[in-house]
Amino acid sequence: MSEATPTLYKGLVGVYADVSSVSKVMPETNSLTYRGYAVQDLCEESNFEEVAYLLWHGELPNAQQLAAFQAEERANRALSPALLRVLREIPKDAHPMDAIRTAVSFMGTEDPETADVSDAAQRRKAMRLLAKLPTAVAATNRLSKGLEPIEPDASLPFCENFFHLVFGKVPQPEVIKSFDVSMILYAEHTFNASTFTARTVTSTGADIHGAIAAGIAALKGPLHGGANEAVMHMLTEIGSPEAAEDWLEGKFDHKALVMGFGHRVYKNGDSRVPTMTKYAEKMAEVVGDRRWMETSRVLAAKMMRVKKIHPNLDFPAGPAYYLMGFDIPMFTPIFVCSRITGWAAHVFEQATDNRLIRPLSHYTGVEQRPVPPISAR
Ligand SMILES: CC(=O)SCCNC(=O)CCNC(=O)[C@H](O)C(C)(C)COP(=O)(O)OP(=O)(O)OC[C@H]1O[C@@H](n2cnc3c(N)ncnc32)[C@H](O)[C@@H]1OP(=O)(O)O
Ligand SMILES: O=C([O-])CC(=O)C(=O)O
Repeated sequence: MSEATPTLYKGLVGVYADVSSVSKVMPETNSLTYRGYAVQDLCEESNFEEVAYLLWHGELPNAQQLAAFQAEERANRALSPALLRVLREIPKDAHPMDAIRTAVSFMGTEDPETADVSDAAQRRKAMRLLAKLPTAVAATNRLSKGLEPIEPDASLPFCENFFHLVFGKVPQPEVIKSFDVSMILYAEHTFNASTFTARTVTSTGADIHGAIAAGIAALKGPLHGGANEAVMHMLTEIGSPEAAEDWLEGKFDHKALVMGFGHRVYKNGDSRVPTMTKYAEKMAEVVGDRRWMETSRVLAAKMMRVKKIHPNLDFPAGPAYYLMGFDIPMFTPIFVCSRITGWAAHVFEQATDNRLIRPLSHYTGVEQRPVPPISAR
């Protein structure tokens, strides 16, 4: 006798799984706050390092607190020789997200406080991850192209150091500002799939390296963070604004997903898109190439007209990173370098008021039956 089907929440749509004081998504007004501050205000008035501090401590830092935070981050950027050897062994054609996930697992084995899941130790480990992830992402990218990794430069702020690690030079301030804005916008977004994954791992009492490695695994998927790469592959495949409408018609004919559009929570527009689009436009001006933003504009207009579906943050972030000169497989790893801040804030919060995350499933398989002997199978 099969049981009646209980109310199911497939994809956990509309389910409140816990309380959180880290950020708030307000789909009714297309807005987002981090610890009470509107994200677009943080983009204009603050920077990624301040936002990282805000997410982890609940308040924006004063000058002294910021200096101490920056000093700790800058002191922890170097990778161990053993980790560099691991990165050299990873096949050159492996996806960088797999390399970064591996790097985080390895960092866990090396970390002096791996097994200590006290709040203070978890926070120190989060800082080491924040500091080392850009070094690992840049090293992975350079090694995949047969180039030697570059040593971090402790005299440079977080975003400038990232460009130094990837390209060996720091670009003009407009480029740094656009990158910094993308890092703020990508930092945190309530119970998205990767953050919920990190919280689930934390709920078992496991350490932060495990939670972050799992978060990276979840972020890689094209329905989540992987979409920023997919957007740029789509734009390069389309090639020009003139080709965009026909290309999209073809997708509609096949009922295919169009990457960078749609969102589980925002149904009337992603709060972060206007700000990211503004800074992607600035990148198009700096580089003097309007092709990708024009193609994006045609796609977004037709998606709205025909499907009534809005773009999400990955839509403008993809071309912005391309115009900054990053290789497409680096886009989601860059997202990791930002989202480590939100993931860690949720790890701290989950551990502080923990209950094991363990939902139920409604069984629809075969009824209970005897195990036949192997001769009878
Ligand atoms: C930073 C981030 O992670 S943002 C998200 C990045 N992901 C992407 O850009 C991938 C493309 N988008 C998608 O796959 C989806 O919109 C998701 C996964 C983000 C959200 O999924 P859901 O909340 O389950 O989608 P939702 O219920 O709103 O879908 C409603 C309808 O719109 C369609 N739809 C949603 N997004 C898209 C899209 N990008 N292209 C075409 N159709 C779409 C769905 O297929 C569905 O159609 P149906 O009713 O005929 O079945
Ligand atoms: O909230 C989500 O589901 C996905 C998203 O936009 C994010 O993680 O930034």
